[in-house]
Formats: sequence, structure tokens, C-alpha cells
Amino acid sequence: MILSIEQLSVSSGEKKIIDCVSLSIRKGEWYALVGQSGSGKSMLSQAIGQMLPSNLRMEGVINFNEHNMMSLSRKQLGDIRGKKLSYIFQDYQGSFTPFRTIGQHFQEYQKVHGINNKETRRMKTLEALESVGLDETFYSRYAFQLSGGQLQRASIALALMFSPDLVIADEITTALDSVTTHRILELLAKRQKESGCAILFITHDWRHVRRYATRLAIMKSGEIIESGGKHRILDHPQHEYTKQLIKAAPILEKGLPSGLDREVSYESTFC
Ligand SMILES: Nc1ncnc2c1ncn2[C@@H]1O[C@H](COP(=O)(O)OP(=O)(O)OP(=O)(O)O)[C@@H](O)[C@H]1O
Repeated sequence: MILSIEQLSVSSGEKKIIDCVSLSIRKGEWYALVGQSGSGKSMLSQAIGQMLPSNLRMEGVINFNEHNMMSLSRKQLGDIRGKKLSYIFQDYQGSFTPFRTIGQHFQEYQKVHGINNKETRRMKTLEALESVGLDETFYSRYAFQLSGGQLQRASIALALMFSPDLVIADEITTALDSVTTHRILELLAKRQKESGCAILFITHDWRHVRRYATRLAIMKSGEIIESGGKHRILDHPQHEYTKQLIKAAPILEKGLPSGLDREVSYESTFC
């Protein structure tokens, strides 16, 4: 297991926001976390990287690789975050400051993680951008000169820069149109295959669960109410709430069975 969460609770004063959650993620898998708005998905994802605000109290165990995340120092957490554990957020505009070029962001990110030679950092940046279909002209562009899809491509490149074991992708396509969404998720799937990382994929969209996930968990009011393999849950949901969520989902693409991979060519067109 890459990640093992046991009996995790997060509270604000007397109020439990996450209630005794346990889940584990295997090496290289695509694990989906599904649930209504406010159910605690983002909070759980932030708890994994120990990024919760100080007003919240955490209990339980979070083991990431061989590390007990809750007992690490700031410095140890800093070494893991970005290198072994990385995040891609919904708010891609917020991930890049407007006054710095894409290249400067990549330079800074690598510098923080100990790559001291500027030219090495530049070469690695160009390689990373190329791996997501962005050519070298993007190096000197500012974030506001990129489309939403291009910024998410850059976010994916940044998140995968140090070949992390786990990438947490928190509703990364919510702000994108459907064609761009498709291209971004195909790109993420392709880069996942190449790098072998596991993905914790937070989503509201059952079509994406059906297409990409290997296993999933459903959250409701801070608890995981059902978890397991994709086929089992999509084809035979046990919990009434899961049944309702699946029923309320948009009609799934006709003729696409729950688990069969369908080859879709990777579009390198910039989006
Ligand atoms: N710092 C905080 N202090 C107290 N409560 C908080 C704090 N941050 C978030 N919450 C509450 O925790 C609950 C879970 O929020 P969270 O953002 O994890 O939900 P979510 O499932 O990710 O929702 P969405 O799908 O809309 O992003 C919400 O009720 C939210 O108001």
C-alpha cells in the first residue's frame, strides 16, 4: 500500500467534519473519492498532506509509504510534499501567481527540492512541459496567457515533475468544458501509466469514475459509507445513498460497459 488511513477523524471544536474514515490506496491505482459537496472530500485530501488549518484537530493514523505523516517534522513534510506526494487543484489559476512566468514557477519548485543548477532546472522544465504537450514557448509565458486546459496541463507537469508515488487530484476539471476535460483526463491517465504513480481522484462525476477508476469510496457527511472495486459498486451498489447518487448521475455513455478500457487516442492538440 502507498497510503493507509486508519480511523481518521477531523474536528472543529465539538463538530466532527471527518468521522472515523479508513481507506487505503495501492501502488499505481486510480482511486476515486466521490460524494456530495461538503461531504469532506477536500478536507480528507488536505489531511493526507498535513495541510489542514490550525483550528482543526486530527486523530487517527495516516501512513504514506513508510512514514506516519502525523509524526513528521515540518522539514520532513516539506521533503515529501511535492516530491513523493503532490496535488493538482481545481483552482488552476490560484496555483500560478500572475506575475511569474510558467518557467519561473517550475524553476522555483525545483529549487525548493534541491536542484541547484539553473540550466538543469530549465532543461527539466522544458522536458516536463513537452510531456504534457506544451512546447518551449510556454516557458516564458505568464499564467494569464494560457487557457484553462493549458494551465491544467502545466499543473499536471508540475505535479509529476519528481515522479511522486501519489498524486491527489481534487476536482481538477470542474472549471473546464467537456472536450478539454476529456483531453486533460486522457493526458493524466497517460502520464499515470508512464510514471506508475497512484492517483486519488476527487470527483462528482460518475462518468469519470466509470472510465478511469480501479476502486472507489463514497463519502457522506464526513464518513465513508461504501468502498470497493469499481465494478462491484457501479453494478451492485449496497448502500441506499450510493444507489441514489448513481441514479442521479447524468446518463452514462451508451454502450460503454462499466470497466472495459476503451482505446481513445491521445490528442496532443493544445487545449
Ligand atoms: N477550516 C475549517 N473549519 C471548519 N470547518 C471547515 C473548514 N474548512 C472546511 N470546513 C467544513 O468542512 C466540511 C467539508 O468541506 P470539504 O471542502 O472537505 O467538502 P467537499 O466534499 O470537498 O466539498 P466540495 O465537493 O464542494 O469541494 C464543510 O462543511 C466545510 O464548511
